[in-house]
Amino acid sequence: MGQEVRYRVRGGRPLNGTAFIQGAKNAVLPMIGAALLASKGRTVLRNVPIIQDVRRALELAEYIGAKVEFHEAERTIVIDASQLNDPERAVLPAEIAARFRGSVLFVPALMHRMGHARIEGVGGCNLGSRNLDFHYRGFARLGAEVTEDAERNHINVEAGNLKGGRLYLDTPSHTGTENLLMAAVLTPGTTVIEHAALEPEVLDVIEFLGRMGAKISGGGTGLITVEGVKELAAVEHTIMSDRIDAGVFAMMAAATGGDVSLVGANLDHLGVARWKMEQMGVQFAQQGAVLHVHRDPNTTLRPINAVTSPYPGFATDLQSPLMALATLADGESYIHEAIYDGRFALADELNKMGAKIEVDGTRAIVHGPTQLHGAEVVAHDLRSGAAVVLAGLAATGETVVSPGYPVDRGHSQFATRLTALGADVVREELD
Ligand SMILES: CC(=O)N[C@H]1[C@@H](OP(=O)(O)OP(=O)(O)OC[C@H]2O[C@@H](n3ccc(=O)[nH]c3=O)[C@H](O)[C@@H]2O)O[C@H](CO)[C@@H](O)[C@@H]1O
Ligand SMILES: C=C(OP(=O)(O)O)C(=O)O
Repeated sequence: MGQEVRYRVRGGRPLNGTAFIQGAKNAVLPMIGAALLASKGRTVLRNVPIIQDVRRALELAEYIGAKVEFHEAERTIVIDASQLNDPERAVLPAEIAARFRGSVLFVPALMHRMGHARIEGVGGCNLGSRNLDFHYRGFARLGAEVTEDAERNHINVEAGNLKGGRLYLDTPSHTGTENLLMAAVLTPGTTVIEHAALEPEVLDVIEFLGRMGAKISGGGTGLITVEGVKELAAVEHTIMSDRIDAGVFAMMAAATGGDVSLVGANLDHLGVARWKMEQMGVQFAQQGAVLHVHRDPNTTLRPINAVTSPYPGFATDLQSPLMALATLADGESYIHEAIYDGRFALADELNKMGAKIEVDGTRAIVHGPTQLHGAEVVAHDLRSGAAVVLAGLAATGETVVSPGYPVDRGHSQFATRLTALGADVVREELD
């Protein structure tokens, strides 16, 4: 499991200065899966975030037979997937795969390169029910045989004779779209994916696959068409910047009355979250590749209503930091989490810090403004971890966030980047 980690935050300092926004977690994970589709050459991925999910994905890639190098100082991964030919290794073992959600994105490579896949576990944030039925049903519609070994809790996928088909997603699933795309690109014939996801990371993955030689049209329209090709080439790609990381840093600047320049952040990628933050009193100015974020420390934040929905709606991954930010706003904020039913464990943690949040199922009312105070709080998942760090920055006294692993899953060098902005945040590894 590795070393136990916690974050120690002493609040009261405004964030000021320049921060570098990391490469997107939710783009690099599918791209590592896609790199395994190339049977020749070496894939080079640049602007890779140094996060635990990437480390787990590389361990999984090595497990199934790829050669990988992570040049952390250069933020570059090199993947040679030419030797994926041992069918015995066509397994996603629980000890690695159950530690991150992106493990499910390895199934298309296993299907195409080894003919079958055994899934012994898929992880990710603990956010309530998170099904994978669209993925499995989609593989089956392309001709794969998907069976469940209920006793062992394993899923087996036999590729058999794959053939293009018409696929429909009940909701525009992010990884569902990416996974079905990756399954379709090497499947003979035409595949159509209806009600496909529109997230910028999905478009970045389409660009990457296109560079590899895949024939994909309609990305960003909700109706994607794929013409299967015989093989894909290993190529070089620079990963887009992480809009959730950017949103978290913007909200942290807002919480502390700060003034920051976020290098690599793209305001357009924030979708509705941009407008919500502006309504609260946050000022944005995009200058080329730098996003400037300012919140006047002499004003109080205004309360907000937010309902999470797929892109360009309010991103569920920004809902947790928004809840923390809303505790500082003058009045009642209303938040409806419409994607996950288990994301409000955060409310109890913020209430330990003095917040007044009432939860009713997937709806919450935040009564602000509160002067938060430091406390020992739990990071139930990646974004609730970031949210309690945000609350700690605005609180009096010291906040101790544990476990730190969920934060390390998705935010690269978090304490270092916050310290560079003037915050007092320490990442501690316990013996
Ligand atoms: C690695 C990655 O990219 N993770 C992101 C991805 O997760 P992920 O791709 O897992 O999220 P989805 O878009 O698939 O899930 C959205 C909703 O659809 C449901 N669903 C999904 C698939 C399925 O087969 N059946 C089903 O019912 C889920 O339970 C959930 O309620 O998008 C989420 C929503 O923007 C983000 O919070 C995650 O950060
Ligand atoms: C829910 C998240 O990630 P994952 O899908 O990898 O669990 C997240 O990034 O907030």
